[in-house]
Amino acid sequence: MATEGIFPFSVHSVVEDVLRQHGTRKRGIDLASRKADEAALRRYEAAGWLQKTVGAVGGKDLPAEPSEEEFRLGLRSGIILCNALNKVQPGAVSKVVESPCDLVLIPDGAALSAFQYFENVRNFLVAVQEMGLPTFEASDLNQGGKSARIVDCILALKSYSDWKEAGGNGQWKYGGNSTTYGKSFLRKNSEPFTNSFSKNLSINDRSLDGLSTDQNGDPANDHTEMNTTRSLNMLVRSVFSDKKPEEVPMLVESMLSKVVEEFECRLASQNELMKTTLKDVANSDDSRSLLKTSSGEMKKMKLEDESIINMMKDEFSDEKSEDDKESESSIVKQQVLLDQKERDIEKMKVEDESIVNLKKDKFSNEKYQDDEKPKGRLVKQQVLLDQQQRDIKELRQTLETTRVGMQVMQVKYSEEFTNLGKYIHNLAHAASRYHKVLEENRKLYNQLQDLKGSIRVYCRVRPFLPGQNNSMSVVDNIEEGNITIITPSKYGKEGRRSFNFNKVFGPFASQEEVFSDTQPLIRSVLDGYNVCIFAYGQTGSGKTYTMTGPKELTEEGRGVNYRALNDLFLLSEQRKDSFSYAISVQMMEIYNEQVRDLLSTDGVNKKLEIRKSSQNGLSVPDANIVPVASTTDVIELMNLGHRNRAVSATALNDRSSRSHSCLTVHVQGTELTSGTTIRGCMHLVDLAGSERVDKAEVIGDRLKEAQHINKSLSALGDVIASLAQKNSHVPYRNSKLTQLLQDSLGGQAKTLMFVHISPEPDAIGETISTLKFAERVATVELGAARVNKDGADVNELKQQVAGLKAALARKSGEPGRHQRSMSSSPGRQRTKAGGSSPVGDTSGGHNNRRQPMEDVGNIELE
Ligand SMILES: Nc1ncnc2c1ncn2[C@@H]1O[C@H](COP(=O)(O)OP(=O)(O)OP(=O)(O)O)[C@@H](O)[C@H]1O
Repeated sequence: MATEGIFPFSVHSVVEDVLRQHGTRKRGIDLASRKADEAALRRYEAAGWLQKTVGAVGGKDLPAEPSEEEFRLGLRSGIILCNALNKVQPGAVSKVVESPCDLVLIPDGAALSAFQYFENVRNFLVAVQEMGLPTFEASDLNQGGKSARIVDCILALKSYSDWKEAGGNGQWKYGGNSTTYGKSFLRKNSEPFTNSFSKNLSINDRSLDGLSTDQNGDPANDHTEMNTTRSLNMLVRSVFSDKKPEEVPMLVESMLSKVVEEFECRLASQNELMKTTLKDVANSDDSRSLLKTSSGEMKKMKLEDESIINMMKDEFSDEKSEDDKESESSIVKQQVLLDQKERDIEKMKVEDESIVNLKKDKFSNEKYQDDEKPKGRLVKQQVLLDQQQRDIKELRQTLETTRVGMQVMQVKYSEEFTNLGKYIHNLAHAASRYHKVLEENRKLYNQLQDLKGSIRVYCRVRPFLPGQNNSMSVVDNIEEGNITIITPSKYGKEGRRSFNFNKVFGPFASQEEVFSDTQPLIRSVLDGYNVCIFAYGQTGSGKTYTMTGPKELTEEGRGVNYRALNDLFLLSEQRKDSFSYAISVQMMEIYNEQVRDLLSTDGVNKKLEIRKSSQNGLSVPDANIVPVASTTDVIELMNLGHRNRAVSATALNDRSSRSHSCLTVHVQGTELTSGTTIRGCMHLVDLAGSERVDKAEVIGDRLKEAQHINKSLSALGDVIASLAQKNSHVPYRNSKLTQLLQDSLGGQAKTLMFVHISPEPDAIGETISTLKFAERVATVELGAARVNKDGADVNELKQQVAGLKAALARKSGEPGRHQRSMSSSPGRQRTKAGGSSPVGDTSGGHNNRRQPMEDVGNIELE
């Protein structure tokens, strides 16, 4: 412990102060001259001894009688001193630095020398001090230093050397020349210049410094004390160094008395300061409480520590005994037990906590009761609590019931969902089947119509043309075979009128769509049926569009004519393994009640006659009939026909609207295995516009054209009406048109009429009359169509008939009169049909479609 903390002074400082004061006073004594002489003598003695000891070489830097400055300079390197000391006490300085080479890490010469001197001098001083000889300060070797102390040190060393040389026995008299000083310091033992001296001195000093010394004997403090003692020792020596021996006792007495006096004074003031400080501390409440708390805490901690130590001791002893007695399994058991104990403790803790909480609740209840004083309140609360618990129980039961109910419902719902899914699936399936059934129904209906021989009627609505105001259409609704037209009041009470047909195509129906419904009818030509498709409607309603296509013909826009022939080619190709088909076409027009050949290549537009085709199937035998094998052939022929029609149009202006055009396709098929031939004929007729003459308000040629058109169409209407009413007489001969179509309308043909209407409101009159006419046509029953088939038996009969006819002719003497020449059948080469076929009698009487002769159809007579 540092003494300065409690005592602001030390014995050392007291002695030091006294000595300094003493030094100041002694400066007043005038001993200067004597001192200088004595000092010089002593210096010479020291220098001489050094030279003698270290030798001439070693002491070359030191004159025999040096001045103070020379003396210091000579010894400054410390080399002479160290060497002299090593002579006296070998090994006292272990290493003497003789030259700068011994120090390699210092480049600067001055610094090197200084360091070198310092090392030597320091080592010398340490050694001398350890020997108990008087020392000096290293700074004494510098300029202005005290050479006297250096001289004292050397002479002491000399004295010791002398004593040692004398055998080292008995008393050693310090002070060099005994005659000079006459006072000796005696050592008690034989080795007076060992560490024991400094040790004794230190002990003495320590006893002197009793109050300030660390009682704990701290080595660090010992070291401090040793330094302090040494410096004090040196101070004392320096004070006494230049004193005569007889002066020393007096000085010591004086100095000690001063030291004691000073010490007592400082001790008294220090005690006073301590008292005051302690008093202040004792008066402070905070300090008192702090002290109390601290002491209490300390005690507590102490007790805790003690208990921990005891526990550890116990544990250790227990474990030790267990280790000795029990095996590892017992340790495991102990661990289990310990765990169990811990759990028990934890349980107890929880129980305690709950008990505490209960107590708290009880306390609060009691407090509440004490506060409120209604004793029955607690009972009420208990009742309420019981009720709530019952409610909770009920709720739980209800919840459980609901949960079970929900589960049952979920099962039910999932079942119902499954059933619903199945039901919807069935419904969807039924819906799809419904559409299929509808389609089948329609087909069946059409088949029924075919069996009845009814004329099929398809209605097609033309879309608004580019530039037309399409905001208002007369067509209200279209649904399968039904079309509803918005009519002005004069046409119907309701303002709407519906018409039923076999099929109705809306304005956006495509050419392909239209044809697909026509295809089965067309295909029946290859099976030997006669087919007639004619387009009816007012001008501009789309007849040509349906039958041929738009003016700018594209593949998609191709009409029924092209598609029909194409389909026949396709089908004949498919049947080529069993049938051989020959397809040829005629193209005619009926203009102003004249039949013209549109495939004429000679430019002669001669009038053609229409004959009843009961024998060779050709209604207009004089018209060019051209075999075709591909669509390209058909297109070429159609173009030719259009060109011929256009030539006429140049003169008559817009001829197409004022003539009926007819493309007749002849098909003859031979069954490869049986040789049976079948023959079919198809008329594809694009009628002239059906508008009325009065509306057209035309005159001249136009009037004539219109009149002829009206006549032919009226004739068509009459025939239709007659057929519809199943009259015995059908007026086919009233027009070229009805004559041409006689086989189709009154024979065993399958007939289809495309009735076209325009959507414009200003055409409503024509639209209504067109639809009425079409409705009438739809009611016509032609009877079941028949196949034009030439079987082997039929051929036989034909031959019999021919033979009978020939025999009849011979009998009557007019041979060949009734013989029918066989007209050339359609061939691969363009031919002119023979003109020998008479036009059948269509004036009446023979119009019964079921005439036996007609039943044989187009049987060729040999
Ligand atoms: N379904 C349709 N889709 C698109 N355009 C059509 C349709 N029907 C007719 N047209 C167009 O209407 C116009 C008249 O048609 P189209 O010439 O076929 O009538 P039309 O009844 O033959 O007349 P006309 O009696 O004078 O010969 C043409 O420009 C034609 O392209």
